[in-house]
Amino acid sequence: MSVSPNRANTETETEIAIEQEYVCALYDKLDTEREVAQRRLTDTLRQSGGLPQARTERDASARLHSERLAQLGAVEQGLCFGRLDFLDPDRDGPAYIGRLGLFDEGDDYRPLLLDWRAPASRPFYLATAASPDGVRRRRHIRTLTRKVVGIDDEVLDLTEAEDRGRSELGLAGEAALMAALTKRRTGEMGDIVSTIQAEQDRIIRDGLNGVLVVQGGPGTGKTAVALHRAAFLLYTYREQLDRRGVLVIGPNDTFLRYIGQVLPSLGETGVVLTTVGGLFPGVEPTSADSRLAAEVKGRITMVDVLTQAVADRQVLPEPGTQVEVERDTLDLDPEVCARIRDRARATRRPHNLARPVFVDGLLDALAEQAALKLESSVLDGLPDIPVSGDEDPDAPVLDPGDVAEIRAELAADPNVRAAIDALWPALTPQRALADLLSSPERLHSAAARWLTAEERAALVRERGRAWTPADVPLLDELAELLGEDDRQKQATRARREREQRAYAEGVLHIMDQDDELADEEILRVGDILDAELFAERQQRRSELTVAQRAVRDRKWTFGHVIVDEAQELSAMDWRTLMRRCPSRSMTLVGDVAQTGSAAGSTSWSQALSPYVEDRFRVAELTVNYRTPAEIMDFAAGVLHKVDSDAEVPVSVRSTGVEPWHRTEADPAAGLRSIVDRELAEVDGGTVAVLSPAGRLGELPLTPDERLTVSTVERVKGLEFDAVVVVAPDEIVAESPQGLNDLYVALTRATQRLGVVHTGADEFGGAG
Ligand SMILES: Nc1ncnc2c1ncn2[C@@H]1O[C@H](COP(=O)(O)OP(=O)(O)OP(=O)(O)O)[C@@H](O)[C@H]1O
Repeated sequence: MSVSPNRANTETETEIAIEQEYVCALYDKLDTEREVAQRRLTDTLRQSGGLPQARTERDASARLHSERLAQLGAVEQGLCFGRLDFLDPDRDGPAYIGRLGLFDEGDDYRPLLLDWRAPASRPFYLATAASPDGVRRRRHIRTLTRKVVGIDDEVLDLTEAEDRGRSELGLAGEAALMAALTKRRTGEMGDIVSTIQAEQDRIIRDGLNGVLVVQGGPGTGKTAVALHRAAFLLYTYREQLDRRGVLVIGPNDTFLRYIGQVLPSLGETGVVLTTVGGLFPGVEPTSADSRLAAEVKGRITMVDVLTQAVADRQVLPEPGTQVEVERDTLDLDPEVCARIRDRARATRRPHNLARPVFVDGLLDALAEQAALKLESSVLDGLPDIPVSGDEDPDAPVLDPGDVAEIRAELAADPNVRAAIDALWPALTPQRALADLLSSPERLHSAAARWLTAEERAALVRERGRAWTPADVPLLDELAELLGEDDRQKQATRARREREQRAYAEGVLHIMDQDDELADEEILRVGDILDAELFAERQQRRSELTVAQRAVRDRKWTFGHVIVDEAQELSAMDWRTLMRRCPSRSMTLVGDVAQTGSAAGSTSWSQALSPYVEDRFRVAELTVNYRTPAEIMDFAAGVLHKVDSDAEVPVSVRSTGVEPWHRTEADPAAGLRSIVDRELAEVDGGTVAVLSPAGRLGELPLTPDERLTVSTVERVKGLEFDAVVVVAPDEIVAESPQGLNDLYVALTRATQRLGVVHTGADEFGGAG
């Protein structure tokens, strides 16, 4: 049956009007929720004074209300985006799907809007004509501000689907999806909550436990899926994850800025978003390593190198070494020191925690030596006096009290302390690494067994130079090898706790006195809250969110860790991350065909087996939502050079625009006009010029909001409407992973791709 266009328009307008009415009611409800949250927050903030416990509880509830307000604010755009109508005629009406759940308290909490993460929303993403799951019709509702501007319906009827023919990719909500995919890019990633596809939905909602690896080619939505999974897990396992938090790791800061708005737009603000380089509190890596240095620092043998470097700091004195103390000169006997060092090492404690054993042993030995010397000098100075019958002629002249006094004096002696520091210094990870990397001799001693002279030379750096991202896993490893002798800190903390307990006891005493005046039957404060608990509550750092506490604490362990571009992590990066997640509840997304870092992985098993053996599950994404078919066909040539068996993800759309090529002996020539043309073609969208590092400085271009000029490394994970790749042969030649880099470069475009060759290259005939 055909419907005349006029009639169809009127029907659509009528449907839009119906949805508008419902959407208005939802926004009214949202406004009411906001008012309630705002009022609660204001009331909480207005209360002042009170006992510390009340203050703590007030802080916590203020945080709760502010978080709720932020969440309600985040869902303003696109609050409601879907509707399901069901086959079952007995069901009460349709279900609306949106960014958060809204309920009618006056009607037994009937859902007005289902959170997209709720189990009841699943058919919106999964139902197909072949498997409708009780759904008759899926409707996408498009809104601009609070206005409904369009609807796209799919009737899940097999015959209709076959008529449409298209869906061998099994796409849900194709019209809405295409509208989303052809939008101009803004330089910031958006959420995909209204058009998540079935293969993505299964990954997003996979269970919390164990390691899930998501492998997928470029543009298959790995990043989008990873972020939506974080939001889903926080919604579904709130209790577990609220306490420990979720960590999301990206490859660099540019990427973190690119994805930074996705989770807040989904109402989630409590996630720690950082790079591996950002995981060591107090260290901000601002320098960069050479390719060789980064690769070497990422090798697992660095564990042996660092272990040896720490052992090298436990030094034996040269024969004949002496230490001058106030009234004497004492020998530092290498053999005695070796015995004491062995004893300290035998504790198998980290360096700084074994140090007190060494210090004690050395002080004992020195005190004994000093006592013996003193004794003999005393005896030498005395005339031979005959001993009386009840005296032991061999009894020591000095009693244990005297020896203890000598020992205490030695412990305070600056020369003795300097000698101890030379033999077994207290070390921070920063000092140990700076000492190692700035000294070819130390590097030789620690690493000659594992690294060549060239590799060691690549590691040498000036003292005082800024840290690099690859230093951070080394600092983390050193922190474990060194340990922290925090006796001082613990003593301060214990003193503070004692003071707080004393204060709490005082408060309870005063409150009890008040209570005695009141009714005897009423539970007294002391009956329900003892001083210890009271003091502990006072201490809880309620003003900090989990995310804030987690970033300050190197030993924080997260409830779930998500890694994007996981193929880039080095073996040392993996060690650092695994320490943050002993539960091994992780989602790792990446594409081993896109590995650019020389230290990165070419196989998931190889990267993960030291930690979980083969106990990880792999999910694959196969559809490319970013790159049009014309560009993907061209990029496939490069992919097959990386791996002839690799599957090329299928593009969901084609644009009819083939990639263009041009050959210029000097690729910088004419680039400005090329870029101007591309900027005009994408009409307000974004353009990237990707070049080998060596040519970047020559390009006559000034980046701005719409134009990015970069090496491939810096645009990993990003996308642009048009991409111009300069000198592809040089990109390939620049590193052993050059073909992977070129593949990454060619797959960044959402609309247009151009390649400027330098001569007769054709980068090995790709395309
Ligand atoms: N279901 C979807 N609905 C709408 N847009 C989508 C969907 N899935 C992915 N996209 C879009 O496709 C583009 C590519 O997604 P994303 O960056 O997550 O892919 P990726 O697999 O991480 O790519 P790469 O490996 O190249 O970094 C993004 O613009 C994303 O918003």
